[in-house]
This record gives sequence, C-alpha cells and structure tokens, in this order.
Amino acid sequence: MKNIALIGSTGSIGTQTLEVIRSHPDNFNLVSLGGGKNTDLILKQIEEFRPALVSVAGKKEADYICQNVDAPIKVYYGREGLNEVATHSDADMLINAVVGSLGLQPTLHAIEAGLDIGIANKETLVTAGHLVTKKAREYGVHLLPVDSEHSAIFQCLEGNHQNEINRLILTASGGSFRDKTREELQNVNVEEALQHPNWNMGAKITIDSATMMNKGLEVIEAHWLFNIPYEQIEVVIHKESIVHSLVEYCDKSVLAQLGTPDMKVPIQYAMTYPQRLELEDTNRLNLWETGTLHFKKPDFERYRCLTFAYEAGKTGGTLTTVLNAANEEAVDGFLQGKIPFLAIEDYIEKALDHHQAQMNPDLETILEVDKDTRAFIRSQLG
Ligand SMILES: NC(=O)C1=CN([C@@H]2O[C@H](COP(=O)(O)OP(=O)(O)OC[C@H]3O[C@@H](n4cnc5c(N)ncnc54)[C@H](OP(=O)(O)O)[C@@H]3O)[C@@H](O)[C@H]2O)C=CC1
Ligand SMILES: CC(=O)[C@@H](O)[C@H](O)COP(=O)(O)O
Ligand SMILES: [Mn+2]
Repeated sequence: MKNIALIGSTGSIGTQTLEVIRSHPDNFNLVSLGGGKNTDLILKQIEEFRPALVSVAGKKEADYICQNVDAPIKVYYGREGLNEVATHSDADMLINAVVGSLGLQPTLHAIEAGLDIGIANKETLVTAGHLVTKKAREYGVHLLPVDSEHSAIFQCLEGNHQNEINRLILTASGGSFRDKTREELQNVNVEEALQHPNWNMGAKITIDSATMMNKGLEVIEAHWLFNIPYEQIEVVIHKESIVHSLVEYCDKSVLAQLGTPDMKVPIQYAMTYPQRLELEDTNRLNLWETGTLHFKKPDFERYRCLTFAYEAGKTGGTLTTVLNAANEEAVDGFLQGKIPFLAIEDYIEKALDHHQAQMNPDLETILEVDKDTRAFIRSQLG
C-alpha cells in the first residue's frame, strides 16, 4: 500500500491520478489532497477518498469546505496549505499536478520530508530545476516523470547507461494549430486554441502546446530530469502522439515508448515504479489500425517559443524562471482575451530581453525574479 499526497486534484492530471487510485484500492491510499477553487469537486473527492487533510485556494474556499464537509478532516488554504498537503506525515509520495511555478515550494518541502515525487508540474523544473534536482539527490528521493514524453524517455533509459546516450528525442504533436502558417495564426481565437487534436488537458498547457512552448518547457524539463546537455535534446513533430519519445544510444540504436494517448499510463507508472500494474481502462495500441505515423523537423522560425526555450535553457540561471513566469502571464492574458495569440511570444521575448540573468540563483532570488517578471508582463498587459 502506497500513501499518496496529491496537489492539483481537481485538474486533468489530478482527476486521472484519482482514477488510478480508485482502480487499485489495494495498492494506493490518498492521505492528503490539494485543490484550488473547484470546491464542489473537492467535496466529492473528500467524500470518496476520505483524506485526513485538504487544502484549497483561499479562505473563502476553505470556509465553504468547512461548512459543507461531512467527514473529519483538517482544512488548510493558500500556499501554506499546499505545503501541508505535500508533507503529510503518512505520505510516501507526492503527485504534483498543480499548474504553474506555484508547485515549486510544495515540491521542495516534500523532498525535505523524504517523499518521492511524481512530477507532472513541469513549470517547477523549468523555474528552478537546479534546486529541485540538487535537493532530490541530497535527500535520496526519486523524481518520477509523469509528463508523457519524459515517462517515455525514463522507460527507454531503464537498464542502460547514461554515458551511452547520444540524443533524447521528444515528440511534439504540433498542437491545435499545427497545420496553420504564421499568417493564419493572426486571427485565431481562444476557443480554437483550446482544441488540442490528441489530448484533453488543462487550458494553460493546451495553449502551450499550440505555441510549442510546451515542448520548449519539456526540453528544459528533460535537461534537469535526465542530466543531459541541451545540444543532445531534440524535438520531432509527430502528429499522432503514439510514439511518446525516443532515446538514441551511441551505437545508433533508437529505443521508443509507444501507446495510445492516455495520461493514466505515465501517471500510474510513476506511482508503481519500478513495478507495473494492470491498467484496464485504456485502449490497446493496434498498429495495423493506426496505419501510418508521421514525423517532421520543427521549423524554429514558425515556433519562436521553442527557440526562446532553447536559448533560455542554454543560458540558464534565472533566465528560465523569466521564460516560465512570462509565459504563464502571457498565456493568462491570451485566455482572458487581453492579447492576440501571436502576442504571447512577443511578451515573452520582451521579458527575456529585459532581464539580466543571474547564475545559480537561490530560492529567494527565484521567487523574486518570478514575481518581478509577472509584474513586468502585467504592466505591459494593462
Ligand atoms: N493535462 C495533461 O495531460 C498534462 C499536464 N501536464 C502538466 O501537469 C500540470 C497540471 O496540468 P493540468 O492537469 O492539465 O492542469 P489543470 O488546469 O487541469 O489543473 C490545474 C490544477 O491546479 C489547481 N490550481 C490552480 N491554481 C491553484 C492555486 N492557486 N492553488 C491551489 N491549486 C491551484 C487547479 O485547481 P482548481 O481547478 O480547483 O482551481 C487544478 O487542480 C501542468 O504543469 C501541466 O503542464 C503534463 C503533461 C500532461
Ligand atoms: C500529454 C502530454 O504529455 C502533453 O505535454 C502533450 O505532450 C502535449 O502535446 P504537445 O506534444 O502538443 O505539446
Ligand atoms: Mn508532455
């Protein structure tokens, strides 16, 4: 029996994590749960999974839970609340499924509490990968990838040696606008941008897929998770999202992990590693039904966000914190209808140009740069 702490329980990854827990009652037990503003769903989750502790976005949501909950439970809120969930004394593992750099501090606290981390929340690694990986090494805890590409690479690396890796190759679907030219992107709207062709995900990551920033963030995530230089991390556009990623070794042998697109597979593997468990409720991959698979090289001028991410990653230090915070704010601006789709990349570029990178920043510096960058973008958005 593994005791799970979960933050981001009401989101796409969070609810799928709960599906995995629900389908294996003898293997997993939810001890603490963190959601945001979706209090009605949080109440249902409390009723079903009976965690000892819950956290919600703010005081208003906490009061609502206290007034309506029908179970003995401790109720917290805000950033402190997420830290409480992430460090519950009975937990063996934290699944971090919140969106944004908000996930950084609970992750660091959970590592200090000795918990393994199932990490879906890529922004945490982009904003402060050096701090997270260093702390995980110090405390001897596993950072287990949930992101589908990183889970694929993790699986392809099993039983092989780090010094034999030639390249990591991340697959990218191309997102909702993969067949559009830059010209055609000038008039796209939020509703169209939210139509991902293969995955049903939260709004922020779906926009990131459309700008290809998601792949940029994933390049940085791969750098930190697998300790591989940027020069050895590549991206290939693969519109079917069947091959989840690949590793090329020094003998040019290439290993790939495949499957129908279903996040429950990587979520469950992070939770059961190094074992595997049955996963009934997912489609089998029959390649004769899939037929043809497509692959093409990304055009770095078409996908400027991918270029920004490689540049920020290679420079390092606080520049990836700026990349992440500027992206979070610009995407939010787009989702709120304040800016057009193509302006997302313009705002990110402005923030990167405006910043003087500091190397090897501590947590305090990261938090300050994150805050300043958000303020910078918000002031531009008006
Ligand atoms: N969805 C996917 O298939 C994949 C997602 N990822 C990554 O996983 C992470 C989660 O993505 P996804 O599940 O799609 O996102 P969603 O938007 O679906 O969910 C986000 C979760 O974070 C919670 N949250 C947001 N703000 C706060 C806050 N201030 N305090 C507490 N909780 C908060 C939300 O709570 P509430 O809704 O209650 O307000 C919700 O539970 C992201 O980093 C994403 O990049 C990676 C690979 C695939
Ligand atoms: C499911 C998952 O891991 C997402 O990060 C997915 O990869 C998004 O698709 P894109 O390849 O379009 O970014
Ligand atoms: Mn991914």
